[in-house]
Amino acid sequence: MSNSFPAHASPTFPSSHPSSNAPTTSIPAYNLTTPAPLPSIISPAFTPPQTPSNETNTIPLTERDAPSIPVDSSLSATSSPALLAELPTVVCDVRARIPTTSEQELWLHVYRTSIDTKDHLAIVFGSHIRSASLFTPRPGETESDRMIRGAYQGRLFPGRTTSRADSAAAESTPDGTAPEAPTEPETDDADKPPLVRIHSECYTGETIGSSRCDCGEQLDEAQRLMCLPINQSSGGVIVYLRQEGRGIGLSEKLKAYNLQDLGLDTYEANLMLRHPADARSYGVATAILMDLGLGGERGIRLLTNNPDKIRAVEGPRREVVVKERVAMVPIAWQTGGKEGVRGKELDKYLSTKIEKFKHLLG
Ligand SMILES: Nc1nc2c(ncn2[C@@H]2O[C@H](COP(=O)(O)OP(=O)(O)OP(=O)(O)O)[C@@H](O)[C@H]2O)c(=O)[nH]1
Repeated sequence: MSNSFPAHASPTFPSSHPSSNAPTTSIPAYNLTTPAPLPSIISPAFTPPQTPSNETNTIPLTERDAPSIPVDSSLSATSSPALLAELPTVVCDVRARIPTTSEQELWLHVYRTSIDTKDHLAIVFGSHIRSASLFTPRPGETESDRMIRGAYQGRLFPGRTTSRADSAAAESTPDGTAPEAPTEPETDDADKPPLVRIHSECYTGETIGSSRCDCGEQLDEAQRLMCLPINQSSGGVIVYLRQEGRGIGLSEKLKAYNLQDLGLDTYEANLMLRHPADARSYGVATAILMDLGLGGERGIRLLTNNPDKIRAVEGPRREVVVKERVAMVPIAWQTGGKEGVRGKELDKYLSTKIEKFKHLLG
């Protein structure tokens, strides 16, 4: 496998740590009601590596699997997030095969939902993970319609006329060669729960290399982990939800950034703008995972540091079961600052996530 994953969040490092210039969290200019400050768990400026990997871990970063922690949210003593009473309806509109620079193909699925007009995405690794709603026949559609919207088995090739694999195998390509056989999943370790990332849209972190957050790095890292040979038999899914800015949208997030430059943290800035600190919901993600056949007791391994997300993704009746949590440790922490996103804004963002959003980084 090649190591050439797209570096959405460019790894630029300051020449020295700005520890003495760390922004203060006091906000005397605003009359804002915030929770009493919690004792700092990490310094906003000096974040120690969570994994002393540069001394003991000889596996190259690009080949490393992430450690996972068993989860049983039914035993959790923490307060549960508010969940929708019913899951929204989701339908996979279309999917297509995407060859990637990592040499592993993925299948991009576009979903429509009953609760909004946005295109939510499922990025699927592994040909055995199938959308039930995509393959359900639609009134009046032809075989050509089914192939164009991606509801076919096996592989498309020039001249193919049927969506069904058995019929397609009997056909030949125009140059006389047989069509490629559908890729079958490997059976080893097939009971291992699929790896899942529920990712919320972040234009700034994913597309223009912002170092205010680690969202781009997390998206790249989720894709890298799902392409690892050790995770290929179980397959993987990144559900990409269009809830930019923790659900407040890009314009409001940019206002929040300006407030952060004025001295607030990411939590306080949302409240100042009269938004919840986190305005997201995860019912769409739960419904998409069920549509992809990932509901039920086999469970999933969820890539997250956010404890609320674990229970929220499981749905109101635990339609999806999170068996393990796989931590997303910032790459800069794993490499002692040699790789990954770095910057004083990111340090403050991560410390606020730990102190106020109770994220478990590590
Ligand atoms: N409102 C607001 N949203 C932000 C800010 N920085 C990043 N985001 C958004 O936060 C979302 C990502 O949430 P995070 O809190 O980083 O992570 P998470 O999804 O809760 O948890 P993980 O699963 O551990 O990554 C994306 O939608 C980003 O656009 C910010 O300063 N303000």
